[in-house]
Parts: sequence; structure tokens; C-alpha cells
Amino acid sequence: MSVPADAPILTSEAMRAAEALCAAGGTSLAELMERAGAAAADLAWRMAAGAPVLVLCGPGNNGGDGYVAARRLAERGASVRVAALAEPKTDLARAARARWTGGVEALTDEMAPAPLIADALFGVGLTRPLGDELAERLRRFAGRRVLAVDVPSGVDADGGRDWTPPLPADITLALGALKPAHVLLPAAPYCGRTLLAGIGIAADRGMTTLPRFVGEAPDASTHKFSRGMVLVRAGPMPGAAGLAAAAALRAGAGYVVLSGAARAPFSAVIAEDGEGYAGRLDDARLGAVVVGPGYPAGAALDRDVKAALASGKPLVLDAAAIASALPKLGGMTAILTPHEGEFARAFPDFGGSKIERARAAAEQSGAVVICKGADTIVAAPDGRVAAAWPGCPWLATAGTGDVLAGACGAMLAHGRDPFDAAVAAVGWHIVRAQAIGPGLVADDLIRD
Ligand SMILES: NC(=O)C1=CN([C@@H]2O[C@H](COP(=O)(O)OP(=O)(O)OC[C@H]3O[C@@H](n4cnc5c(N)ncnc54)[C@H](O)[C@@H]3O)[C@@H](O)[C@H]2O)[C@H](O)CC1
Ligand SMILES: [K+]
Repeated sequence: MSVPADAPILTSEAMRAAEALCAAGGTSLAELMERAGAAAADLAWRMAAGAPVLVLCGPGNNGGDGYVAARRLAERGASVRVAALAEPKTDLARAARARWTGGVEALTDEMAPAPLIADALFGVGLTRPLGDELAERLRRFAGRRVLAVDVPSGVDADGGRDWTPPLPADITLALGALKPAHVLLPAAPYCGRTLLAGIGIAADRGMTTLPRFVGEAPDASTHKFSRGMVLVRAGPMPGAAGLAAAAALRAGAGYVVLSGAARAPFSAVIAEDGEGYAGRLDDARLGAVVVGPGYPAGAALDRDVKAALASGKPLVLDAAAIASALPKLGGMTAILTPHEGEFARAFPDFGGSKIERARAAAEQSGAVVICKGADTIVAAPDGRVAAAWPGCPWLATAGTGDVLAGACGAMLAHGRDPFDAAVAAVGWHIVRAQAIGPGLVADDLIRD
């Protein structure tokens, strides 16, 4: 499972707007469909490697792409059959169907499969889940090589509704841009490997997949404080704050203080008792404060969060510190790092897809929000979004969230814009996890 890095993501509505802009700029929708079908044919040709291909065509423009792909495959000499669910319903699809000169079978229970199935039944236009009968019919093809055109048929392309597609794809060819379904659960695993065919659409880049993480190397002018100073405030479970502090150093901070803990995982972290917290917050060199790891809700947390807010320093707020700070965040530079449960507690009113919820939370709080999970989403108050699918599943273990909070502190303290800092921290976290792989424990992320 993978997606291209730093690739644009458009909702179905944004996709239609981009299409319309393209048409206004002189590229007809028929030309876009021709390019989409040609890209699908090219990929099917390579996936089939000479074996027969069965193209399943739906009634809309996704089906239209399928007819174009079938024609292109036949022109190249491939053995290709077409099965249709219904007659084409759009002018574009009808035109594409008319140019396919081969036969069209009905999509029935009896039809013979083929080694490669190209699924062009439904794309971004699906308005309700597939019926049981069709789903059952498609499940018969499971186990064959499957190429999904744009999205696996049966998913909600915008990712807000948990419809399960019956036919998982080996490869999904996203057309024009990725869609939320390619990067959000539950649909993303059904896409297999997602590839992008640009087809000439100028896609807005406000929402993208995660860019590849590239660390900034220090140079001769660098000193420890210019790399960034981070203060991590420990609560009753200082081990978690220690992980965050060590992660801040490992992620590139030059100087890290762990306040309120006797020990830190690294001697290079300045571990000190909690008395000096107020003084540390006043340090002009301080670039970021991390509060929340290992710190349950209560009066002590509220007091420490209040002091951090009053310092005016860029903040990383994790776990219970998120809800504690939320009412008083207005205008602060902050990154919030909730997992699903913490998100639901802090932002109980938001619905829709995870992207929509993350965006709404960022807009309301004025902070950058990292909605953690296998399909991590980073959202900024100005609407920017980065999607981290597929991440690294080995991160699903205790303490990795504390490490992420510390990494956010390092990236913020370095002086990055908070959205860029959050994106860099998520990227750093995944790259380190991937390098460790099986058996990963959170401590491995901070070790060399
Ligand atoms: N965006 C682009 O630049 C391009 C996209 N292309 C392809 O077009 C599809 C989107 O096409 P659209 O016609 O809008 O929708 P669909 O093909 O997904 O299907 C809509 C079709 O299906 C009916 N319908 C909806 N839900 C159901 C259901 N559950 N069961 C049965 N029928 C249903 C609905 O009424 C419509 O008739 C996009 O994904 C790309 O593949 C073009 O190639 C041009 C470039
Ligand atoms: K499809």
C-alpha cells in the first residue's frame, strides 16, 4: 500500500471545479476522458503483461474512461472484453462507448472473468453504496489482479461515509488528483497501491499527501540554540515526557530541558525538578514548549498549561493538555496532537470525513491539528491539509505519540511555520519507524 508523495488531493466537488476550469481553458472534458482512459490502458497493459483484460464499465464517466481504455488496449493488440452494468448515461460516456467497436457483455453472475479486471464501474459520482447483488457479483472477481480506475467502485470518494468496496484493487489509478478516499480509512487499504495520472488538470495544492521528509543538516554557522530550544513539562508519568524530550533532541533540537523529572533517557537532556518551570518559560531562547505526554487531566495540568499559554511561546499540546488549553488558545502558535478519542473529547461537534473534521478543528482552534491514527491528517487553520497514509503500522504501540509530540517541539523550535513543523514531525516519525520496522518499540525511535 502506498501513495505518491506530495501529490494533490481534491474532493469530488473540487475535482468538478478543476474540470470546469480545464474546459474553460480550452481542454474539453472529452479530451480529459481520453487522457484518463489512455492512462488506464497504459497501466492495464503493463499489469496484464499479455494476459486477457476484462473492463467493467458503469453508467457514468468512470464507465466512459473504461470504454476509452478498452479501445486503447485493443488498438495495442491486447485481448480485451467489456462488460457493462447499464447503458451509458452521460454524453461523454455515450461517445466513448460509441468508439468502442468490440462487443459489450452484460455484467452477470455467469460471465467469465479474466486474469486482469479493470474496474471502471463508479468513480467520484457514486451517491449511495453499491447494492448487495452487484457487490456479490463483484466479490466473485476477488483474487484476480484488479486495476481500479480512479477509485475502487463502491467507496465514497470524499471519505465521509464508511462504504466498503466489494472488490479490493491491487493498483488504483487516481485521475487528475488523489481523492480523500485514497488516504483515509476505511477506503485506503482497498486501493492497494495508488498511482496518479495527472491528465492535465491544474490541481490546487492546498491539500496534498505528505512530502518526503528531508532533514535539514546543520552548517558551520549553526549553534545549539539556533537549532532550537525545547522545554518539555513532565507530569505524574515522567517516562512519557522523557520520551518526548529525547525525541525532540533526536529530531534536531539543539537544547532540551525536561522540567519536573529526575531522569531523562539521554544525559544530553537537561532533566531538572519542576521548581524552575516558570523561569524556563521566560527564557528568550526558548522556541517551543511541549505539555501533555504522561500528564492526566487535573488542576496541576491546568496550572502548567496556563503558564505555558501565558509565556506566549509556540506550544505542542498532547493528550489531556489539548482540552485544557483549548478555550484559551486564541491566536497562539500551537500544534495539537490528538488521537481519535482525544479529538472526540476536544471537538465533539464535528462530523464528516477525518479531513473535514481536522480542518474544522484547526479553523475553530486557530492551531495546527495532527489527527493521529493509521490515516494521520495534519490540518492548518488556513485550510491546508497533509495526509500521511499509509504511515507505518509498527507505530501502533505505546509511547510513539509522546515521541511525535517531542518531534513537533523540535520542528517548531527550529522556527518553522507550525503547519510545516507538524508535517516535518509526522514525516520524521514515519521515516524512523520504517527504518526500524518489525518489533518497533517507542524507545527505538529515539535511539541511534
Ligand atoms: N474529474 C475529471 O477530471 C475526470 C473524471 N472522469 C471520470 O469521471 C468519473 C466521475 O464520473 P461521474 O459521471 O460523475 O460519476 P460516476 O461515473 O462515478 O457514476 C455516476 C453514475 O452512477 C449513478 N450512481 C450513483 N450511485 C449509484 C449506485 N449506488 N448504484 C447505481 N448507480 C449509481 C449516477 O446516477 C450516475 O449515473 C471520475 O471518477 C473519473 O473516472 C472523466 O474521465 C473526465 C476526467
Ligand atoms: K472505479
